Amino acid sequence: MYKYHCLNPISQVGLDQLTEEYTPVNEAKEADAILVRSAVMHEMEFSKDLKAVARAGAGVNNIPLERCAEEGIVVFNTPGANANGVKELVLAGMLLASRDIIGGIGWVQENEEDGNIAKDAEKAKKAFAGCELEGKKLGVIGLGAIGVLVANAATHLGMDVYGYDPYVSVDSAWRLSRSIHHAKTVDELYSDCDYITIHVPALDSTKGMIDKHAISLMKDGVVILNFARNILVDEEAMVDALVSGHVKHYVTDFPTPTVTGVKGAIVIPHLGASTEEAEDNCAVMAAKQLKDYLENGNIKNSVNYPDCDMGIRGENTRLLLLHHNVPNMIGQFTTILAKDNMNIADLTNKSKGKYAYTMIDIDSPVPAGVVEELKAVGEVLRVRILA
Ligand SMILES: NC(=O)c1ccc[n+]([C@@H]2O[C@H](COP(=O)([O-])OP(=O)(O)OC[C@H]3O[C@@H](n4cnc5c(N)ncnc54)[C@H](O)[C@@H]3O)[C@@H](O)[C@H]2O)c1
Ligand SMILES: O=C(O)[C@H](O)COP(=O)(O)O
Repeated sequence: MYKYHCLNPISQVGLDQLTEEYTPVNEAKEADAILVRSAVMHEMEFSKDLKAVARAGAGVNNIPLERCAEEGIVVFNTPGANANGVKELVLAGMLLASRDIIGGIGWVQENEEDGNIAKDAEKAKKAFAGCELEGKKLGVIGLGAIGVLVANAATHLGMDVYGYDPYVSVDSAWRLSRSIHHAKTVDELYSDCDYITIHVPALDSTKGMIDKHAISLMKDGVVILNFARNILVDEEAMVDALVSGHVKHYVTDFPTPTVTGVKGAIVIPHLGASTEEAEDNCAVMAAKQLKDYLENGNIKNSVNYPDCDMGIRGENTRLLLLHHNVPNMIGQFTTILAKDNMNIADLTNKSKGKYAYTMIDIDSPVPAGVVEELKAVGEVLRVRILA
């Protein structure tokens, strides 16, 4: 029986994947697995029982990835599962920034008692007029799950689209419409585009990338959209640029005291992934990944350990070793197993950065003493046994 705890509400169709072998618990410290959306986990202490964290979503900057890895806790996310929801809101953001739809609707609400509203609207409407998206240049920074969908959709609106992503994956490159121009430098994209949308993860290398200098390279009247994370943007510089009019609109999915209420800022309460479909997709993917790891030891879509798959565990005993990615680990494991006359039926080892994962199927029971010996090997962070 596995115990799980949800730090945020998780869609029921996802939780329905966790069938009779699983029970929800009220305390994270009792859980084998945690499901989470945006709850911040940096200050949390993790119990020895915690084996995995599944982020039902894309961004993992709310989770202490390295500390989890050091404690042998595998962290998963759900790549692409909410990308369409975000894409649709980005398109809405571009439209909201192009005509003053929000101001216009506000005017109608303020004048709802006016018996002459139809006639008065015809006089008032010029204050809310704007421009079309067709023919405008859109720059997309980050061509991953969301960036590709936004870029492709914008071509269907008649926009001239430029994409920038020095680390673009082969998969994304295949999915990208051929009509999208390749911006070789981000500065080129800054100086040429009317709308700029950012879809990169929050990392040390991307923090504050839209800063005073980047904004200074942009056209007068540019619209900047941020549905990725607030820390990608230097908000003080953004406010200055909004006040001066250099930036016409900053459309952001991340309310902060700095930008909220500033003229030209269109601030949305983090609704990018808040659609039924995205919530269901993320929850189902997160739950399935957790289940496969807990029951079979397979890792798919982890952000701190390598992907590794030995299929469904059959009759064999499966040993799972989470360890640092250093030489001679497999040699030490197989020596311990050979000494105790254990026969290895299958073995896989994969690494990701500083961390590695070894799965070993043994065609007999594994005595507790052997497990203790494996745990005592230097650089081993956790040993699990599935029997
Ligand atoms: N508003 C929301 O509700 C919402 C929903 C989902 C994701 N997000 C945010 O959006 C981010 C992107 O999501 P995704 O699903 O597209 O992720 P993804 O991992 O599929 O794509 C990210 C892309 O950014 C690229 N990249 C990394 N560093 C870069 C840099 N310096 N310059 C240019 N490109 C760079 C990567 O190569 C990758 O292609 C997430 O990390 C998350 O923070 C927000
Ligand atoms: O990174 C993400 O997936 C989004 O920011 C969605 O976050 P949420 O699940 O809290 O809506």
